[in-house]
Parts: sequence; structure tokens; C-alpha cells
Amino acid sequence: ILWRSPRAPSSKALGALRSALVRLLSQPVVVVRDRMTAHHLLVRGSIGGSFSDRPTSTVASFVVTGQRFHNLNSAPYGPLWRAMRRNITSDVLNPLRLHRFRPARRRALLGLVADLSQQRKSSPNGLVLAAESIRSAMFGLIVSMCFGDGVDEARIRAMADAQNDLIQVFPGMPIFSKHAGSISRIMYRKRWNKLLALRQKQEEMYLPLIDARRSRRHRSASEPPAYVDTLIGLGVPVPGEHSQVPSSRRALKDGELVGMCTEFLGAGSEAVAAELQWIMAYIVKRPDMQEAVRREIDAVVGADAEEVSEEVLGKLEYLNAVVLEALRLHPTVPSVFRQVTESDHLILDGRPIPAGTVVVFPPWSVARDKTAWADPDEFKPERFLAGGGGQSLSLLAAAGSAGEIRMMPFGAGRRMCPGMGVAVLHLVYFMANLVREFEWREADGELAVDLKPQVAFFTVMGRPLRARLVLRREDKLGG
Ligand code: HEM
Repeated sequence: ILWRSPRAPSSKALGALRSALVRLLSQPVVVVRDRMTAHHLLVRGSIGGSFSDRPTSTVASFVVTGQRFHNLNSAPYGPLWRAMRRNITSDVLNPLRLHRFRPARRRALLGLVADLSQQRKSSPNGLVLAAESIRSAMFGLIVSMCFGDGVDEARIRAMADAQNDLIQVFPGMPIFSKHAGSISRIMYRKRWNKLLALRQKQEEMYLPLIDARRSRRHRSASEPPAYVDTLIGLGVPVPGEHSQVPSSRRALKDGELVGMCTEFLGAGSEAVAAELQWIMAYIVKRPDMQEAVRREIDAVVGADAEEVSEEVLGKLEYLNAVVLEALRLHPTVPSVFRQVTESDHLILDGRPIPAGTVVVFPPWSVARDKTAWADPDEFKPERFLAGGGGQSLSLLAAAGSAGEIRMMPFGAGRRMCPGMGVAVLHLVYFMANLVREFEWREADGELAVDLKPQVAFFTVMGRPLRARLVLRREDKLGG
């Protein structure tokens, strides 16, 4: 489907001027719903290139700095992106090193269970607003991974609020893109000032934390490195004077560090928190499934064990299948984007697609393809068990490494989400322990679980998750 994205002006007085601006900003867009084409483009690339560029970013850090400071998401495919990507995947998100953050995960779990228990006790029928508790637990955990342990509660809350404010203003960001920079800043002065204020607030919160890490002399051997430590030590390539071939390396500037930490906190917490809510929503809606998950846990975890430890998570086949099925049916990132470059020479359905065209791949449409799944609209974890159709399908294989794409909640190809491993670990670990600690029952009427999605920056539950909880293990984690 090829069209130009229209955005109607919202005020009569500025209508004409806005329309001109919108025309200037609008780019041709192609939506690819066919999974074979998606595989071809995302994994194998286009005829002429790697097809790994994204459209010009509208993330705050990039926009506010006049497009000087990139993060991973905004960086064009090339040496800078490669250096940033290698840094994050070789250390802090390296699946073989994730065990170093085990104490942080455990602390986050204890905090979450205590919070839910407290809410349960203070409500007459055990009702909790799980959505908010899950979000703040996931945010606190990712802060530890980013800045190390010891960031105080009040600051974490302030950082979470600022992150939330940024997500709220995000939809209005495209008007400040490269082509319309200064004129849109005048026309939308209030919005621009709000953005500047938010960015300044973030700098005020993050820079002291970054400086504190920078000035530390020693790190004890048992302490995991924080993401920001790896960024402080990172040398990124400086493009050569006459070509893009790097001639030397430089350290990241403070503003770049702030932008990259913001990206890590946002990407690492919101999408995971939203997905965990979808998973727990099905746990509430389907008591049979909840019981099956619990039986499986009880079979491998002793009654006296304090928690479902990370060592046993791999044995919980049904529980893992529930997580995969939630990722398939409710991918929390609504769209994967690429932009055609001059060198891509992209041809679709026999037609050449001009450079600059934005290509959108909606993960939900690939995952509901009847040629990939039986009953694609049904929530059926069994499909991921032996003999169930998606049998022994790893997420990587499902996203194209096996020669086709069957689901792509984490995207696909070179720009695929580098946080997939840690995200799945967080989902499985928290879900297992929440099911073991509490019985999750549905609330009544307006407070019941509603599986209708709300598509915004992330695809979240339209009605935030609430449930009635019954404590299963008095005096244990949530006692
Ligand atoms: C359930 C949780 C998550 C989902 C559904 C998700 C989904 C995605 C998707 C769809 C993309 C775009 C991929 C593409 O263009 O092909 C992406 C990119 C990215 N994600 Fe995630 N993500 C999750 C968790 C995380 C976590 C935990 C982190 C880090 C701590 C993270 C960091 C990133 C980064 C840095 C990128 C940009 C990568 C690049 O451009 O090279 N994500 N994610």
C-alpha cells in the first residue's frame, strides 16, 4: 500500500501554514503485511543495500539537540551505530552476562510483591492496581542496570515521571523534524518549550549520576558494571574528513550519554512492563491456564524455596509457552520502521520504491497470518509445546533466522531489538514468581480485565490491569 501520510491541521488560524508544513514533512509510506516480503527485506536486505536505516528519529534527545546527538535507535546504519550496538550487546545485554544483575532482579521482585501485598491488605476484597506496581518495579530494575545500585527511591520516582512525560509528548515530536526545524519551533512554541524543559530536567537528574560513576576509582569484583560505565569508556568513530570511513575515535559527550541512558530506561522498562501486564491479564482471565502454570512451578520448586529461581526457569515449558504466545498475540511495539536509502534500490511488486520512503512492518499482522499459524487470533500457548505446531520455535528463529518470519515482537534483521534476551528473562522470572506468590482472580464490572488494546507509543491494555489477589504463601516473599 503506498500513500502520503496526511495530518490534518487542528486550528483554523494556523491551518494554511500548518498544511504547508505537513506537506513538507509527509513522506511516502509503504506498509508491508506479507511475512515473506518482510523476511526478504528485513533479514536479507534489498537489492542494493542492507536496508537497515530507520526514518529520521523523533526521539527527544535527537530533536532537542538539533539532531547532533544520536542514540542506538536513531543512529544511521554505519560505524557509529555499529560501535554503540557492539557495546550494548557485548556487555550489559549479553545473555551470558545477565546473571550479574540477579541481585537487582531479586530486589525488584521483593519490592513488587511487597507493594502488591500492601495494596491487597488495604483493600476490602484484595483488589490491586497491578499495572502501576509492575511499571515501577520494571523501571527500578532498569535504573539499576543503567546507573548501578544505590539510586534513591525518590530520584527513581522522579525519573519515572519524567520518562512518562516524554512518552506523552512523543506523538507531537515529528513537527520538529529537520525540514521544519525553526519555523515549527515558533509555531508550536509551547510544545517546544515543554520539550526543552523535560530534557533539562533529565539532564539535571542524570548528569550527577553519570558524574558519580565517572569519578569512582574502584569497582568491587562482585559488582556488575552499569550500562553508563560502558558508555563512559566507549570510543565512537569520528567520520573521516573526506569520507564516512572513521579516522579516529572520541568519547561520548554528556548530552549523548543522557540521550542513551534515556533510551535504555525507556526501551528497557515500558515495553517489558506492558508485556507483563498482557501476560498477567491472561493469567487472570484463564484460571485453567493459571493452575497449569502453577502446577508446573510446584513440580520443580520446593514448597520452602523462597522464590522461583532463575536456574529452573528453563524447565517451565508451559510457562515459557504462555510468554511466547503473549508476545505473538500482543507485541507491545506496534510498528517496525525502515527507510529506503539511495543505495537500497528497493523494488516491491515490480515497482521501484523511491529513496526516502518509509517502510512500516506491523508485528501484529505478521503474527496473525493464517499461513504461519492455525487459529492465529486465539490465545493458545500449546502451539509452542512439542507437537503443537510452533514446536521448539525460538524467538530468533521465529523472527527470520530459520528462513521465514512467523512473529516479530522484537523486530528482525540487523536492527532487531538487542534487549530480547533480557526482556524474556524478566517476563518469565516475574511471571513465575507472581503466579507462585498469589492467586490472581478477576475483579467485577468496570474493574474486570479488558483485553482491548490501546495503541500509542506502545500497545498497552486500554484498561490498566487490576485483579483481586489471594496470598498463597503466608510469611514468604509477600508475607
Ligand atoms: C518486551 C520487551 C521489548 C520489546 C517488545 C521490544 C521491541 C523492540 C522492537 C520491535 C525494536 C525495533 C527492531 C527493529 O527495528 O527491527 C526494538 C529496538 C530496540 N530495543 Fe527493544 N524491545 C523490548 C525490550 C527491550 C529492552 C529490555 C531493551 C534494553 C534494555 C531494549 C532496547 C532496544 C534498543 C536499544 C533498540 C534499538 C536497536 C537498534 O536500532 O539497533 N528493548 N525493540
